[in-house]
Amino acid sequence: MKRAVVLMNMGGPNNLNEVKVFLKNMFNDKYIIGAPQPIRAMIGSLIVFKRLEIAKQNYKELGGMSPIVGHTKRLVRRLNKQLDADVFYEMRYTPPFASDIMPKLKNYDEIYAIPMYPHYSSTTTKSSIEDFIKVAKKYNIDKKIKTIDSYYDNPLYNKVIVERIKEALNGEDSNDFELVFSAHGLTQRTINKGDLYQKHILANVECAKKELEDQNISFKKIHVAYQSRLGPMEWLRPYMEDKLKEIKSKVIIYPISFTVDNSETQGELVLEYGEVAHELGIKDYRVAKAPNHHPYFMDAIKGIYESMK
Ligand SMILES: C=CC1=C(C)c2cc3[nH]c(cc4nc(cc5[nH]c(cc1n2)c(C)c5CCC(=O)O)C(CCC(=O)O)=C4C)c(C)c3C=C
Ligand SMILES: [Fe+2]
Ligand SMILES: [Fe+2]
Repeated sequence: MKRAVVLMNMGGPNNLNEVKVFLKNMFNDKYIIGAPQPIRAMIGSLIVFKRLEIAKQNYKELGGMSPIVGHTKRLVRRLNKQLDADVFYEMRYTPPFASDIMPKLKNYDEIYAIPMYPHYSSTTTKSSIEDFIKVAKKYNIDKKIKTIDSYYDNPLYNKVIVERIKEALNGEDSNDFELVFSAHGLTQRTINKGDLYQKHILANVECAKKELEDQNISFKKIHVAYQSRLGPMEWLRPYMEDKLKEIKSKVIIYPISFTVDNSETQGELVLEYGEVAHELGIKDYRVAKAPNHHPYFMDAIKGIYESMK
């Protein structure tokens, strides 16, 4: 039995020329912009036009590329040594796309497609899975695919969250800190249509809090906030910029939407909100790492894969 595991994520520009590709593909996704064609294409082009230079500048500050691909490659390399399957990755908006890896997957009996999103959202999980299956159909291998919708309650995944928070504490007393779980935002409109994302984020926070309690780690206060708001619509609240104004002490930010570090963690949380925190007089502002290739996270993926068999 030949098995393949495919990690699915959003992607991110591998160089400055790919910023446009990334934004164009994202804003042409019907799960990101709900309007039918050709209105979607028009709205998409307008957003790309307005966003491109700002986004390029943000990626320039990260060395001209997103960290997402490097972290994903490293995770895949290590998982390949640990699983009884060959491990691949594919991205929704930047290469390698599903179509780039599908010829290789033809030779496998079972394909386990695991989203790098622990929480289900139509804008991420559904979009990735649907695209992957659509491309697989062209190769007549869609029936070999097994998928999973969410795993925010996986115990090992929640243990990594606590490990990353402990790393950020660096041996200091957690009682001197406030902790903010920062989730990538979503429009309130998407939530109103029944998207499970916010429910899953809040349930994930409860699992992580339970793990903190079990390890006797307590904070002055624990918060949830949403980052990455874009455009004029109402997004999930509280917004990160408002939350930071409430912070009275040293603070640790945990990027809860993500399993690998990316431009939203290294750019937006570390650099942009780091500057906001500085201006607000927050003396100690720390961003915890995402799970990346932490051994517990690799064990979590292994367990998720085994449970899908
Ligand atoms: C309408 C816009 C967006 C929705 C809805 C959205 C949902 C969403 N996104 C992630 C994860 C990531 N998003 C990233 C970047 C990013 N996201 C948007 C817009 C929406 N996201 C934009 C325009 C960008 C590009 C950066 C920018 O211009 O600000 C990334 C980072 C990719 C990288 O380059 O490293 C991730 C990861 C989730 C989890 C989510 C909904 C649940
Ligand atoms: Fe996003
Ligand atoms: Fe952002």
